Amino acid sequence: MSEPRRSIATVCLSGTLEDKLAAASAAGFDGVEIFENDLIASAASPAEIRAYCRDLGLSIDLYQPFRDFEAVPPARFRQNLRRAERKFDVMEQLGTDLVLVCSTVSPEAVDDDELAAEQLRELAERAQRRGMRVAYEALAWGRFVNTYEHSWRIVRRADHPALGLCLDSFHVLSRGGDPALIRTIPGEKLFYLQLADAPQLDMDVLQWSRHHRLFPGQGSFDLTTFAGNVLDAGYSGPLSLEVFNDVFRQADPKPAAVDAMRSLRLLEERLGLPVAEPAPDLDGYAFAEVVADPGTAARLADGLAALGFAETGEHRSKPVRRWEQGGARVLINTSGAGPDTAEIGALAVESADPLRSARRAEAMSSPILPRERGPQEAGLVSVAAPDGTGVFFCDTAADDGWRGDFRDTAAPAAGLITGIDHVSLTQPFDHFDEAALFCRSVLGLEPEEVTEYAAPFGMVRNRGMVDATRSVRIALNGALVRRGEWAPAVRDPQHIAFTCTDVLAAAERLRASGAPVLPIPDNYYDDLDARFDLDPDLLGALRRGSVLYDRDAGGEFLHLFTELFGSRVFLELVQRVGDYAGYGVGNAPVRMAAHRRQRMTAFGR
Ligand SMILES: O=C(O)c1ccc(O)c(O)c1
Ligand SMILES: [Mg+2]
Repeated sequence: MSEPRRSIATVCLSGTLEDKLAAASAAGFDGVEIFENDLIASAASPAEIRAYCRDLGLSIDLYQPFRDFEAVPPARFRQNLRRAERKFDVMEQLGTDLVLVCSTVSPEAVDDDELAAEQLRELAERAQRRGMRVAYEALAWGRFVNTYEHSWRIVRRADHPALGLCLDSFHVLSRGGDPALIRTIPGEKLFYLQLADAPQLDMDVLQWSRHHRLFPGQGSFDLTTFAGNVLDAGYSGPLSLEVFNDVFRQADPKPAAVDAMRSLRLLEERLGLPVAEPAPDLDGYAFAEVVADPGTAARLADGLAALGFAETGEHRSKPVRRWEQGGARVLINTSGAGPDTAEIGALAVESADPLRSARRAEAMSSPILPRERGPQEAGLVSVAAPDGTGVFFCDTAADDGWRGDFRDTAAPAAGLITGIDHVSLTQPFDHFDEAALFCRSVLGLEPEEVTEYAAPFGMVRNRGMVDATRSVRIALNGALVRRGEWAPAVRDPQHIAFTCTDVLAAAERLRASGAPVLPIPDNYYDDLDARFDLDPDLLGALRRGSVLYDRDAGGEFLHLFTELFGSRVFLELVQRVGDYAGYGVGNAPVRMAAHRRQRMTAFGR
């Protein structure tokens, strides 16, 4: 199949109708569903909107919604027909021929399929006279019609060429509906397809729909199977996004529309449509880069040295130094950071084919970043994650790899640290889903379970993103709501976690060398003892070394943290025993409180 048309409902985006249309066009959408409220609030006439859309290269694929039309007493029916004719007038000026009618929630309506079919037939007849069509959609909370099977029975009964179905993944999947029967509906009766994902929530379906819908790939619905059935049935209209979401309603519409486009492309890929080259296999981290002011950089360098890293190289043209131990590489970049600042400026993954990774990123709406490059330097390609972190695609072993950008100053050290286990990034609360979608679509990572926990300064959500072989893990963290302005000390923490073959031994050495290990309070160890009944020697060693502990079905996890370098960056050593799959998030509140104590002490408060 060729590329489908891609549309987006104006309700997905923030702003005035004009803002929304401009954003949809800039992100590359072919068409829009115009929501009535957006049009009503606009000062532009429908004809002007039509011209504006044409200039933007957007078709108007659907006008919506028309509510509470069918299965009503005669007097109300006459009024509804009059109302419909007025909307057809608007559609004529807009130049669109498809109106969405959602199943009634009116208390005046009656439970009578025959009447519903008859009245919809009359509506379709009037639409047809004006060259228009009607798409009937079963809302999950419709008074009598709340499944697509039921809406299809009514449409079949009405039997009019200008009456068909609008299928909306949310309404079907939120009710646990079986999308397989969609295949039995003739394709020409499928007038429109709306796509929305959602997190699995146990709540009233209307509230769920109006506040928590997500773009495909951001939630937990199986949209691939759903949309696959619709395409298999012979549907040939646009793939259209219809997402009601409190966060997107107030987000900058330009990046939100790009995010939306990315979600559609990922879905198309899952549907087997030709969108982008598959994500090349990844094989661990090439490096992580910390950008810091010189003072913070010096303290970070001391910290790395205490952990057994050696400074092994100096960049040929930039103020960047390379630190290494085993396969763990950290670049410290001292350009451009303000005082008391360190942040993870970039992470670099080993790609089986960096150029293919770059082409995929571009196909997934993540443009390659422009880059200044010295004469002897490698052609490194990078893209920006939604939070601005650079992501480089590398082949370290290649003759012309990135290592050549550095003058080697010393040999790499060997020690207990062997590589980078994961990088943890904190997202602003309203960019969490966007970040996860970026990792999924651009890097080909798969999401792990979402964990939510109560931390000292608010609820925090954690979700790991991993490649198939778990060689690249990115831990995404974020507050569930906008962070309280009062919350002191540590803002949006980020960290690099190193794989360590023996965290307890490392802790001993660090203690002896006076390294900036984050002290963990006794209360934590008393609780560990209560929870896990650990061997007293092990518990003692954990307590002495400020090493934290966790356990899951697969194995055990030992980890320790450094103090902060600057306002937000710290390091972690982790040891996975057996098949432990997590990140020790249960220990995160203890770590956060400890980091806060460190910062308050440092500032003499
Ligand atoms: O929430 C609603 O009312 C509403 C309206 C139109 C739709 O297409 C829909 O899925 C929901
Ligand atoms: Mg809908």
